[in-house]
Amino acid sequence: MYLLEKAPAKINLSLDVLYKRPDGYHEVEMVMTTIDLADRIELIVLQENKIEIESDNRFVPNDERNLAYRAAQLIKDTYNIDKGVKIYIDKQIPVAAGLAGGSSDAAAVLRGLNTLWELGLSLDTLAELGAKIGSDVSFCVYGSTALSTGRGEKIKELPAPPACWVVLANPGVGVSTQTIYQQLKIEGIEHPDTEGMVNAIEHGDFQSICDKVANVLEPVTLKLCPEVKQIKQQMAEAGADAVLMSGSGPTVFSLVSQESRAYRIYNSLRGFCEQVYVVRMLGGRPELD
Ligand SMILES: C[C@@](CO)(OP(=O)(O)O)[C@H](O)COP(=O)(O)OP(=O)(O)OC[C@H]1O[C@@H](n2ccc(N)nc2=O)[C@H](O)[C@@H]1O
Ligand SMILES: Nc1ncnc2c1ncn2[C@@H]1O[C@H](COP(=O)(O)OP(=O)(O)O)[C@@H](O)[C@H]1O
Repeated sequence: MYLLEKAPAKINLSLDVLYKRPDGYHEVEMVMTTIDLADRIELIVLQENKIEIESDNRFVPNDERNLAYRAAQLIKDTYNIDKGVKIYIDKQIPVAAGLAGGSSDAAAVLRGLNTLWELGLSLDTLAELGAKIGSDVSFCVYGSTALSTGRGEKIKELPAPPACWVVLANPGVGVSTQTIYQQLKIEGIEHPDTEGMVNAIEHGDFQSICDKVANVLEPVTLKLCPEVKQIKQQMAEAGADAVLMSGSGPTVFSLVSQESRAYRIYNSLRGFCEQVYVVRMLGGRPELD
């Protein structure tokens, strides 16, 4: 038995940190949406009771450090499954880039094994399981657009933002999410207008969404990775409607209402940046088979 599952990347349209919690995590308020840059996850059921990971990307671990492996292990342990699975990860999302590639792979494995092993679990149950793997996995289980709170695992679905182009540029260096959160100084943060962003999305107001994009982790990553500033400047000069770093970075994205301008930005960054993409935002939630 075999199943193919898409694992789309996310971008943070808005990212606020409220305080550091006693458990070491940060209380966040984030507006996230999925884009059509995606890993392809192939799942093959094995009669032997083991989990195998294979990927063409040398930065992707092939053992229990892989979030996709942990997702399969969690499903097996929780529902006493004594079959195995081979997971092939066709990596298209840059690694350690603020785009939740690993979290989305884990979410795709949860959805895919639910189907393959006929478990009949709801997206809500899969999202609860996902929270045990990582803070962004619950969002990735649902996909679409959402306000995420708590440490990121509490999800309130929002309507899809107005259709637009998203240009992504990654300078080719990875950053550790943990390091960025550790270096954030909570006092003095200029908090994004999360409520305004949610309103803008609910009203389908593209201009207002562009006005309200903000990420409190951006200045922290900027210090470690000065290329972020250069990419932002270049995107703005080439005509982006909005420019922001996603998550803990270092990927920078532009929102652009017109295809021709999106490609102008893309062309201005090619050669300067290792990985540049023009994609669309995705709208709805994934279907469970
Ligand atoms: C920053 C964000 C924004 O969407 O994404 P990425 O940049 O990683 O894509 C997320 O908050 C990342 O979520 P995720 O990558 O799932 O984090 P986890 O694996 O749970 O945690 C990694 C580390 O980040 C820190 N962490 C994470 C989430 C949070 N709310 N507070 C934290 O302090 C902790 O130090 C933790 O050990
Ligand atoms: N399936 C996976 N794909 C990518 N990275 C993974 C995966 N599983 C574990 N990792 C590890 O997680 C780290 C963060 O990866 P990723 O999810 O791509 O970035 P981010 O947390 O910035 O969104 C990587 O350095 C990698 O070692």
